[in-house]
Amino acid sequence: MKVFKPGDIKHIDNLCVDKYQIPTLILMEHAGIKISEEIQKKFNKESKVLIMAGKGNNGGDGLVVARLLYNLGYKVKVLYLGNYKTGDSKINFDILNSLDVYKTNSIADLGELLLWSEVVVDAIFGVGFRGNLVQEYIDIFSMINNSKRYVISVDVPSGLGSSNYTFNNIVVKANKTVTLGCLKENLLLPTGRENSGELVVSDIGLPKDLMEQFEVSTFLITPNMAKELLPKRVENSHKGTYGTGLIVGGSLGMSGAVILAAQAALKSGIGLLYTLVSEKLVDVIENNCIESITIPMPKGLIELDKYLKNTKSVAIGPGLSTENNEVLFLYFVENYKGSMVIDGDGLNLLANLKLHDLICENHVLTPHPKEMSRLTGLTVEEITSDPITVAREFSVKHNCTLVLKGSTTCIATKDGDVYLNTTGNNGLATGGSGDVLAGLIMSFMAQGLSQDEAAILGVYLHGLTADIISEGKGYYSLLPSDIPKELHKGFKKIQKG
Ligand SMILES: NC(=O)C1=CN([C@@H]2O[C@H](COP(=O)(O)OP(=O)(O)OC[C@H]3O[C@@H](n4cnc5c(N)ncnc54)[C@H](OP(=O)(O)O)[C@@H]3O)[C@@H](O)[C@H]2O)[C@@H](O)CC1
Ligand SMILES: [K+]
Repeated sequence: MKVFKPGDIKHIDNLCVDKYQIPTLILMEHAGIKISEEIQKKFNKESKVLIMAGKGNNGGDGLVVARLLYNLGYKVKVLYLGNYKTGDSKINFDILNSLDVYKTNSIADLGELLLWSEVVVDAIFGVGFRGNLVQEYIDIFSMINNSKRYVISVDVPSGLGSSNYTFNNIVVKANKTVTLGCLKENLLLPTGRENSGELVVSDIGLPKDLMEQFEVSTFLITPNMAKELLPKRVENSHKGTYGTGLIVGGSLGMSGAVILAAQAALKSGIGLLYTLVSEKLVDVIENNCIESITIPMPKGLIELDKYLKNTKSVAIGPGLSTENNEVLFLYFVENYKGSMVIDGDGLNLLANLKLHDLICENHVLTPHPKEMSRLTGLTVEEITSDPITVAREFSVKHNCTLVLKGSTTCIATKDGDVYLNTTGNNGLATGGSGDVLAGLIMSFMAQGLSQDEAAILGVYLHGLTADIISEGKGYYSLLPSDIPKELHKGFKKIQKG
C-alpha cells in the first residue's frame, strides 16, 4: 500500500485544484463529514464535543466538524486558535459565525472546557506542522493529554513531525486518528504509532486517477503483499525444489543464535540446511537441530567450496564473535556469490574491517540502530529520528537490501523503495529475535525469493507470529524460540489473507 510523505499532500492539493478542478473547500467538507461520522459511531447526540481548531486547514476541518455535529444536535464548543483572514478555513469560520455555536479563542478557558467535554477533536495541526512548539502549545497539548478525554485527531495527532522527530517531545495523544485520503509516513513510524491510537484512513474524495498515478517510494507491507510472496509449494517436489541454505555463526556461549536461526529456516520451508560452526559447538547444534547438517569449521576454508557450490543462500553472523573470525567473514564476503544475509557480528565485522565496498546486490543487511550506527557513523538518534531516509540512502549507495530493525522496521531496496512493517510487538525486544529473522530471510532466499522479497516476507511473518503468540502469552513471556515453534500459525494467517 502506498505511503505518502506529509510534503506530498500540498502537491496533491494543488493537482486536485489545477488538474481535476476540485476546490479544496469540497475536500475540507468531506474531511469534516468523515470525522463527524467517526464521532457518531461512538458518541450519541447528548455528548459534549470540544473542537480544538488550529489556524491552518486542519483547523478548518475542525470547524466543519463543529458545524455538522451542531446541526445534528450535539453539544459543541469550539476553542479556535486562528485569525482566519483568508482561505477555506475563513469560509468555514464565517459559516460557523452565522450559527449559534459556542466559540472562544481564550486559551485560559481550556481547563474548564476540557472538564466540560467528553470528546476532544484535535484539529490543531495537520501535515503543515513544522519545527518547534512555543510554550503555549506545549501547555495546550499537555492539558489535552492529561484530560483523560476521548481524543480524536484530524489527519495526524497534532505536533507530529514530518518523520519520527518529536521536536519538543510532545504530541497530542489520540484515541483515534482519522487520516484523510491516504496513509502518511509519519503515522507509521514509532512516534506516530504511539500517539495515533486506532488509525483509520478515510476517503475524502481525492481523485482515484490522481492517487494511482502519484508516484511514491514508500509502502506499507500488507497481508495481501505477504500472501503473494509466499514461496509456492508443489505436489511433485523434492528437497532440491526448496533450496539449500547455510548458517555461519555461533561461538562459545552463543550457540543458541545458530539454533534459533536454524529452527526458523527449517520451519519455514527450506529444502536442506547446513550449519557451519566451530568444532566445539558441533554436538550442541546436532542435538538441537536434528534436521540440519552440521559442518565443523575446516582448517582450510577452501574445503567449504564443495558445500557452497549447491548452496543458494547464506546467513552469516548469528552468534558469531568478532574475535578471530575476520578471515572467515572476508572469505564469505569475497567469494560467496549467492544471496547472503549479514546479521549480528557479521555486521560488526563489516563495520570494523571497513568492508563497505564489498557490499553488493546479493546482500541483505539486518542491522538494529546501534549496528547501523557502526556501519554509517551516524548517531543512533540520527538514525531513529529519520529511519526511512537513512535506510533508503544506505541501500541505494551500497546497492543492497537493508533491513533497519525497529518497532517499525524499514526494508530499503537498491532501487530506493522502502517497505514499512508494522507487525510485531515489544515482546520481540529480546536477544535472539534477530537470529530468528536472519534464518527466515535466508530460508526464503533459498526457496527462490529475491533479496527484497525475502526480507519483506521474513520481517512481516516474524512480527505477525510474535503478535499471534502474544495474544495468548502477553509480551513479557514471549521468547525468540517460541517464534519458530509457532511459525505455522503465522503462515496460516498469511495464507488466509
Ligand atoms: N488534500 C488533503 O489531504 C486535504 C487536507 N486537509 C487538511 O489540511 C491540513 C493541512 O493544512 P495546512 O497546510 O494549512 O497545515 P496545518 O496542518 O493546518 O498547519 C498549518 C498551520 O500551522 C502553523 N504552524 C506550523 N507549524 C507550527 C509550529 N511549530 N508552531 C506554531 N504554528 C505552526 C502554520 O503557521 P505558519 O507557519 O503559516 O505561520 C499554519 O498556520 C491537513 O492536515 C488536513 O487536515 C483538508 O482540509 C482537506 C484536503
Ligand atoms: K490534528
